[in-house]
Amino acid sequence: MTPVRRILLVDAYDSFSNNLAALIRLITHAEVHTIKIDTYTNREFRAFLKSFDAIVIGPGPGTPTNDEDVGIIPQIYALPEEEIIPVFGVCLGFQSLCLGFGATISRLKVVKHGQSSIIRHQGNDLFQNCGEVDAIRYHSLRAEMNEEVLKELEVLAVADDGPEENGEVIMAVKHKRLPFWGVQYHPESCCTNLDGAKVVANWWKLATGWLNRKGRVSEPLPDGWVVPLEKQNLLGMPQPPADRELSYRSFHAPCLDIVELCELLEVQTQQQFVMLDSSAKHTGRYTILGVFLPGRTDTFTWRVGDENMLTETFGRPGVAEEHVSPETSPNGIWGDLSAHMSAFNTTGGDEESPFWGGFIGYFNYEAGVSALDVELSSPRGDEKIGRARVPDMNLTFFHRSIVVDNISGKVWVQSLEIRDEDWVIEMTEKVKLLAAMSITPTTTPPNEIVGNSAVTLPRSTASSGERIATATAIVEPLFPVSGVTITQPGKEKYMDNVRACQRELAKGESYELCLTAQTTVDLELPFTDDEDAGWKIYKHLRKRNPAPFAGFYRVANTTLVSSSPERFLSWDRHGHFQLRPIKGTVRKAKPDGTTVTRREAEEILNTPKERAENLMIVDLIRHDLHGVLDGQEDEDGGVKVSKLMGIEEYETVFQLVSVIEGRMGGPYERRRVYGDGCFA
Ligand SMILES: C=C(O[C@@H]1C=C(C(=O)O)C=C[C@H]1O)C(=O)O
Ligand SMILES: NC(=O)CC[C@H](N)C(=O)O
Repeated sequence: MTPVRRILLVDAYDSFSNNLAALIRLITHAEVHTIKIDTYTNREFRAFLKSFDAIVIGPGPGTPTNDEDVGIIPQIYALPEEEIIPVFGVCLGFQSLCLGFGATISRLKVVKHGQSSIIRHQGNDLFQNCGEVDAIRYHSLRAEMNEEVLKELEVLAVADDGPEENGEVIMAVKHKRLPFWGVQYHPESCCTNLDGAKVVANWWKLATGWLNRKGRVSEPLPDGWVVPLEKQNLLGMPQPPADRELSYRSFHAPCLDIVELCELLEVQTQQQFVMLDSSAKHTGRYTILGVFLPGRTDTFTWRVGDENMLTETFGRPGVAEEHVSPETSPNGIWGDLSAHMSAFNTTGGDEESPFWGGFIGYFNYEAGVSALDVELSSPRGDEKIGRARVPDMNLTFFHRSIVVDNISGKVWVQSLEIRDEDWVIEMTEKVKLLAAMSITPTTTPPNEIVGNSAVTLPRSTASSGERIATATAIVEPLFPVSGVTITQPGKEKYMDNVRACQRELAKGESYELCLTAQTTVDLELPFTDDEDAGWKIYKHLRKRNPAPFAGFYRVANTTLVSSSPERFLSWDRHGHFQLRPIKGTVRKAKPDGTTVTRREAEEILNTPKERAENLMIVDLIRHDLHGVLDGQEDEDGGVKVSKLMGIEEYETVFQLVSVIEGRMGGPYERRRVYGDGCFA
């Protein structure tokens, strides 16, 4: 019986290493165990190496000449002969191999991140039976070899960047005597072609051939070793049995107007109001409204670094503090929030409804970064302007909710609350009555909805230009223009930041940096005192820029108005997930008042720079999802790029959009919690 082979992936804290692990599993059917470059000392590493058959050294930021960037890697290429096992180095792993045998590492004149190249090879060794290799490169550095080095290392492939850029760049090598191979490009990128990925299969054939000739058989894993597949999987967490039945009514109301529905729920007077809104019949579909229940609806607020999470109950004065220090909450706020949700496992809802009740709110960028143990720069944003810092997390848990399907016109009135049937019935009648008074259909019949690729704008026969003219026509200003102060980022400071980013990219410290800056709009009194201000702004925005992933959140003295064309993540109770990253934006309105045509937008967006930015995010998202799946991909790998760089038209912009989706495979029970993780 063929022994189960074990491969050790040494990860240099890269953004694509989980994709590499998934590719290796798919091709070799070996167990793949990932460690970081600094998880173990050299002695510890050599002690358990006997349990493995081969090593893959992954890509990573930094340079192989900096010990901190490579950790244990140089020791792998310098193992005593009797401890050596086959090694495959990718990008930084490849550069470390070259450096280890005397090559020099230098900067590319023109960096290559997210760019494809034709790789010239001889069809031998790693490239046995390979046709044309069209591969994605993510590197700022290169390996160069003199005659002395070429006595030990054989060049297997190069890329010709041309004399005006980098000239001929080495893309693959093998050691002439030891079982070491490496490639500079990324075989695991979704845009490297099959022949480019085939080098992994060829490497594995060469490596197992070497193992068989040596008669090498790996030992069992050491006691206490954590097998990656047994790691606590985010989605596999045991859920307590559902202990409540959802109470709901559903009906069709094709004329229901969302703005009117919000005003029925007293958005103008209610101090608190929460809605996730799809105000355009694009990729979004549902509008989800949380309905506050006095004495029951809790809002959880937290700022990075605080040891307490604050809880405010609607209709009750005062704020409770919930300690979330590492002692009381080993998983920090994330564990507490998960525990709160698990207490509401629910069955009996309509499977068509995407949300049965639960948390609605936001985490900002800093809240996400804090989970990565990365030091945040402070003071940030508002603090720099001397304002109270907006919470980094605001989440409200809704027992009562109303969901509207903006395409079919179906409406659900729902409650997780026990014995809340009377409210469900009463609210259903109110919404039906409201819909009955509206005569203008607000839904888009399914047959007008074209597949995601050719997105249908809201029901309008006007041309794009006419729609823009309407949307941007000088309408009655929302507030006296004199009362507005707009503070934009300083140009020089911003350009300094751009140059700093370019320096980091040139050093090989990062593949892609998304530089954002804050623009503040200050409204002078009395406008900002008007409770209704946020709602007026949202209605105005909704009319001028209908967007599939919009939102209005006014809770705990924070108002968030959103009108986004971009879906970060949707995930349903059957484990299906979808992300729709955007990188590539073309504003439709031109300075001269005309509008950009689709053809012009395509010319701008189908350029190496725009496509590279989009590809890097697609590969990054694949990496993140493979990390969650952690080898529990179902038979087809669990993560698919169902659309790569499609151009979608929205009200005021053209966007370059990719779609990554799939299903969580493995021992994944259907989460019958309260609905989906719907993240706009
Ligand atoms: C991060 C932002 O924009 C991101 C970058 C985009 C682009 O490069 O076209 C588009 C949407 C966002 O993913 C932002 O607007 O703050
Ligand atoms: N993807 C990588 O491993 C990059 C290696 C190195 N940081 C470079 O930029 O060349």
